[in-house]
Amino acid sequence: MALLLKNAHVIDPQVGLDETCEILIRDGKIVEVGHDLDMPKGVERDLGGKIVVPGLVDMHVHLREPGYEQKEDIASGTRAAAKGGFTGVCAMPNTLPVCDNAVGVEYVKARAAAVGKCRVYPSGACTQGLKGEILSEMGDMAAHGCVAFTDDGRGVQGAGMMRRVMDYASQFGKAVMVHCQDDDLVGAGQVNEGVVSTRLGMLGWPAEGEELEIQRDIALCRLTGCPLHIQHITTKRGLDMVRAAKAEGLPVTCEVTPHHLFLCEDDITDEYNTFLKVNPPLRTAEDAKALIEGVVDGSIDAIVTDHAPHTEFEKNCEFELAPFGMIGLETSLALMNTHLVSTGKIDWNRLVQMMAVAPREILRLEPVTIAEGSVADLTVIDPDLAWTVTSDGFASKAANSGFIGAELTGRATDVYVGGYATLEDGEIVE
Ligand SMILES: NC(=O)N[C@@H](CC(=O)O)C(=O)O
Ligand SMILES: [Zn+2]
Ligand SMILES: [Zn+2]
Repeated sequence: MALLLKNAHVIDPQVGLDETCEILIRDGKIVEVGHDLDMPKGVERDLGGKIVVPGLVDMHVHLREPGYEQKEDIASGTRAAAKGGFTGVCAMPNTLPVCDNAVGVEYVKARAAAVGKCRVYPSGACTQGLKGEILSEMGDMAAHGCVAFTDDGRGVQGAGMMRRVMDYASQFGKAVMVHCQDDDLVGAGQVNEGVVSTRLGMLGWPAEGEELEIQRDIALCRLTGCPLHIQHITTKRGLDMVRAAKAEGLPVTCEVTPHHLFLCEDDITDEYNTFLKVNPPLRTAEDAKALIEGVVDGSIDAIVTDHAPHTEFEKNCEFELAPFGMIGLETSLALMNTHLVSTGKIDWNRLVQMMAVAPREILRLEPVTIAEGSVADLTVIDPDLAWTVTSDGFASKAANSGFIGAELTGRATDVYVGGYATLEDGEIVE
């Protein structure tokens, strides 16, 4: 059946599109983009006042299935993704069991096909059980469709092991995505090491614990030629290292989360809000400002949420006992619009580049463009819709957001995956 999207402002920097026009979709693909299009039979949608962009992809999401379904599962996590405007997410492998072989990859694919509300691109672990000791079955996982490799949740401690991971990954044309954390230096650190950790009386997680691994992995990228993607970068110095690597021509990219852009260590007060306990930790206000500059100047490639759901009982405890992580799928787009687009710091083209184009490039996915022949994965945004983040408003099973109470502007209203609506007028299509 055909579908005609009308009257929306269509934005796609890949094809230089930034105007009001119509999009005709048939059999899951875009068949025509233009004005006064002819559609003999089908459904028309009037999207006046809305923006249509290539479907957003969040390349860093913890769906928790298999093994931690009390926190989230593939059904609930992809519902949250649809609500947030995403047509696809890259699932992290720190499940139970860890996704470190082809069976794990096939399980995620099968569950996503059965119950998913968006596309799910599985990533595979670099090392068995994320232990950093023995390589995982990387070739087998690549053959079964894992899109990249990562031990996210942990840093790969040994440089020799990391070198082997990168040697292998590059043979399969996949990127290695790294959670940079030197365990010996970070120890049991809870929050950024500095004035705030001292004031709150908590063990510090020093910036150097992240920066040392960023520097090491850039050196290993130079040695192996393997594409390297730095996950959830948090510091100004770390970002400068990425800038220098890019200037040298190395295949290095990086991502940042909205919570590291719009929150900082000063937000952790004597209320000890465990929703603000994330890994890597919220850094200084100066770091957050530098990261925003990186978003503006193009040094940061992708916006990701690192959606890390946890149950109420796991977070409702002493700060030191709570697990690291906050959810993000349902607030990311609105936070980016509220703080950066509507304030004029970036435009929609830049946002689309970071939330739709770059993630597909880094994961080596087929590009989605608003042009004839492309798969019809599209996100429709109401840029003016004002709403407040509330703990009972999430499609996710979890509510551990650091932004509860925030007043935001902009939200996805409709999402199309392969031409089918997964979100319509803000409601998930059942
Ligand atoms: N980011 C977090 O604070 N937690 C993540 C792990 C991770 O992304 O490192 C999780 O799995 O809960
Ligand atoms: Zn991580
Ligand atoms: Zn993560």
